[in-house]
Amino acid sequence: MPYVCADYSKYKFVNVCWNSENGIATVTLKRPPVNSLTAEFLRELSSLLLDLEKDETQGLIFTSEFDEKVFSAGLDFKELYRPSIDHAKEFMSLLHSFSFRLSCTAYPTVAVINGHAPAGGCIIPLCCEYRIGLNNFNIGLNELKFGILLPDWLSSLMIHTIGSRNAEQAILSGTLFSSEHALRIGLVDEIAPTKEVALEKATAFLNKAKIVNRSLRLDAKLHLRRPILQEFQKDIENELAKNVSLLMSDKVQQSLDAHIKILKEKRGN
Ligand SMILES: CCCCC/C=C\CCC/C=C/CC(=O)SCCNC(=O)CCNC(=O)[C@H](O)C(C)(C)COP(=O)(O)OP(=O)(O)OC[C@H]1O[C@@H](n2cnc3c(N)ncnc32)[C@H](O)[C@@H]1OP(=O)(O)O
Repeated sequence: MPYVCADYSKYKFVNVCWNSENGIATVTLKRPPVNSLTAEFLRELSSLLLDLEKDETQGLIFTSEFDEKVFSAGLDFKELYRPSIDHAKEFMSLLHSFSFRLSCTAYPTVAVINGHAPAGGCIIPLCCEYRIGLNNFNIGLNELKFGILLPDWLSSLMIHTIGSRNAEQAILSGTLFSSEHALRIGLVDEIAPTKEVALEKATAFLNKAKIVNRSLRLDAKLHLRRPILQEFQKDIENELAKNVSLLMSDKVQQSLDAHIKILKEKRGN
């Protein structure tokens, strides 16, 4: 039976609950207020995946501390507004490497989406093998509405999950789907009434994976995900440079500025 070596208490933005009986790690995202992705958060998440790999984790469940509110609000608007060029490069590289690593873990992965998951907030669920949603949340890749062209690896994850036709319509219209609609198009695999039920369903999915030989399962996973993994590995330097220049462009910066103002007004700040 696997046992824990890593010190998971060192992590600031996640709580790791490691079940030594079944080797399943439940990782609760807890970066207040909305689990938006910053460079520091992504660095932590990447390091966590390595620790879980070393501890021979048998399965990983992601969920959010901010139950029935937000799973993740996506990339952190505030950090990406007028960043230095070095920070923009570092951020894009961290986003790419974390998403790649999560897409090809040796252990099975599930996202319990217990709140909204717009834009970059949809990345963790899409990289996972299975998605369980709660009711009353929105999920989708609505980046085009921000003037952001999706990186090929992200479109590819969406295509892998919901098929080309649905992905084309979803991405081109920048749709955020309700949980019921997400279930209909396969963006989530199941809906659960509560987080507890969702976690039980997630454990059931991970237990099913155990009946398959681990290394054979990994070979099959990498084979089935080859089109996505190829997109991640294709011309990385050029792709990252493209994303950095998109982020630094006036159009995207103005869009971030506008969204920060909208959020401020909403709070009456
Ligand atoms: C920009 C990249 C260019 C290059 C791209 C290349 C590759 C990347 C591909 C992937 C790209 C992804 C783009 C994104 O992810 S951009 C982010 C998109 N996210 C959103 O539009 C969500 C915005 N937020 C909301 O809609 C809501 O906040 C909510 C998540 C539904 C939660 O609503 P609610 O519970 O009512 O909370 P508030 O709205 O009051 O917010 C509380 C608090 O949180 C702050 N906040 C919200 N979202 C973000 C965010 N994304 N980044 C940073 N901070 C955020 C909000 O300002 C409030 O803060 P204060 O308490 O300080 O007022």
